[in-house]
Amino acid sequence: MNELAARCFALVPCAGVGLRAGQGGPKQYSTVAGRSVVAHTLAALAAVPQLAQTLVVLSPEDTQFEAHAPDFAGWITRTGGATRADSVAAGLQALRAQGVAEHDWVLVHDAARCLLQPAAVQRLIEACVGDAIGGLLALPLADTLKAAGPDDRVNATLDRSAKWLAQTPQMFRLGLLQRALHEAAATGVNVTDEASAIEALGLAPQLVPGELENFKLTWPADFALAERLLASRP
Ligand SMILES: Nc1ccn([C@@H]2O[C@H](COP(=O)(O)OP(=O)(O)OP(=O)(O)O)[C@@H](O)[C@H]2O)c(=O)n1
Ligand SMILES: C[C@](O)(CO)[C@H](O)COP(=O)(O)O
Repeated sequence: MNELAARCFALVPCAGVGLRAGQGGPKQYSTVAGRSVVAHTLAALAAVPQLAQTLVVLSPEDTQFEAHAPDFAGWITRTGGATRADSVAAGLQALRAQGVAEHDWVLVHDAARCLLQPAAVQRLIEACVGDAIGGLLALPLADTLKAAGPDDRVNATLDRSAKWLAQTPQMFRLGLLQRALHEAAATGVNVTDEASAIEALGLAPQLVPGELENFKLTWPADFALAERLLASRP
């Protein structure tokens, strides 16, 4: 395969409802440090010169995106599904319809990870472009790991060595990722990220060190933390 001919595209699943965040609406449209969560995310991706284009996957009912990301000039599809994996699969279909090739790279990045730094994306691209499979940003576990039993009492302390927390972007070739998500859906394997679908094919994605700040806004308190971190950036 001619590696030079493979381009990189970003795919941003943005069709979630943000149940755990308690924002009274989809968390990607909450305002943090002066603009919406998704606008921060898209600005970070726009600052990565290796990305040929970004596709945002919205819910079919979404009427808010354009107002909350007025500067976005990339591709949009309103074909998001009931789960994140469904939304990503729909986005891959839309990329194909735009002429993105089987061997092109797709970097899937959560709309809700608005503290992404362009340099981290570039590190991922540099690590994966020569790789046969692809990979993801992730962080080695820093804390002791507990398994909970009933009533949130500790059942066991688990071995944390060689355990990483998966972040996004997660970078794979369009054709391979489409096949992996299709297989997972067909066999009923629950995949919470792209790498799990690739792993279910028996392949081993590369773990590329990410950044603590690239956390996913999930809980109510995450918004104040994101606000402070974004406000402190130059
Ligand atoms: N059906 C879905 C579910 C999630 N996402 C996107 O996937 C990313 C990560 O998902 P998560 O943090 O779980 O977001 P929500 O599903 O919105 O949150 P919750 O699970 O708390 O409802 C988010 O950018 C979200 O918009 C999506 O595109 N389609
Ligand atoms: C893809 C992901 O961000 C990796 O950590 C995460 O799994 C998505 O969040 P969800 O809560 O599992 O939908």
